[in-house]
Amino acid sequence: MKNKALMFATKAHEGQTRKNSDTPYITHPIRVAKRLEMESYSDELISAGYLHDVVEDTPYNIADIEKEFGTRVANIVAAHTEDKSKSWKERKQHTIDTLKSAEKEVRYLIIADKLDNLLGLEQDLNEQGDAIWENFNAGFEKQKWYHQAIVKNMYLGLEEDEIPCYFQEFEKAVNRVFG
Ligand SMILES: Nc1nc2c(ncn2[C@@H]2O[C@H](COP(=O)(O)OP(=O)(O)O)[C@@H](OP(=O)(O)OP(=O)(O)O)[C@H]2O)c(=O)[nH]1
Repeated sequence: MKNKALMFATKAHEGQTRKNSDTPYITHPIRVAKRLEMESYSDELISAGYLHDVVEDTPYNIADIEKEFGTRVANIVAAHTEDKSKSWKERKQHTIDTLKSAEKEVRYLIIADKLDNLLGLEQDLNEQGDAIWENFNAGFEKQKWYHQAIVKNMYLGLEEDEIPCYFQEFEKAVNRVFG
């Protein structure tokens, strides 16, 4: 299933690039999925890692994901898909609320996604400077609020042995970039 998810996402994101460079967009979902794979998480979660931006950023919808990959993968992707018709603040508050209440696997996906974006952002800030904030809908202060709220809520309800190492990696990156 994971390989099919990789192929589906690669085709869906074909021609798209990341904001701060002309790197193919698919490099981001691949890194997210690989991080989940390193933790030996389920094939469904790893597949959702590959597919997590397909509904937000390509013409496919959740029904397409369900048809190809089943209900479990579709539910994980749906839980981490923003409603683009809402304002930035509403969308980010929704992600924070999801973190507070969602099942473990959805949280694992959200933090793997946020960590990859933040490490990329940190590298781009170092190489290109503050001008890169202009590529995003929200600047430094709003992003600081959002990332710090994620850190505050991501551990809620998780036992010590349910927390992957990359949660701490995310917290450290938030402190470096926004602290
Ligand atoms: N750091 C970084 N982010 C980039 C880059 N290119 C694209 N992105 C995407 O930009 C999104 C955030 O910027 P905006 O376009 O302003 O979107 P927003 O309104 O949701 O904040 C992130 O999506 P997201 O909804 O927060 O996460 P995701 O689930 O879409 O990955 C991220 O995936 C890049 O070069 N660097």
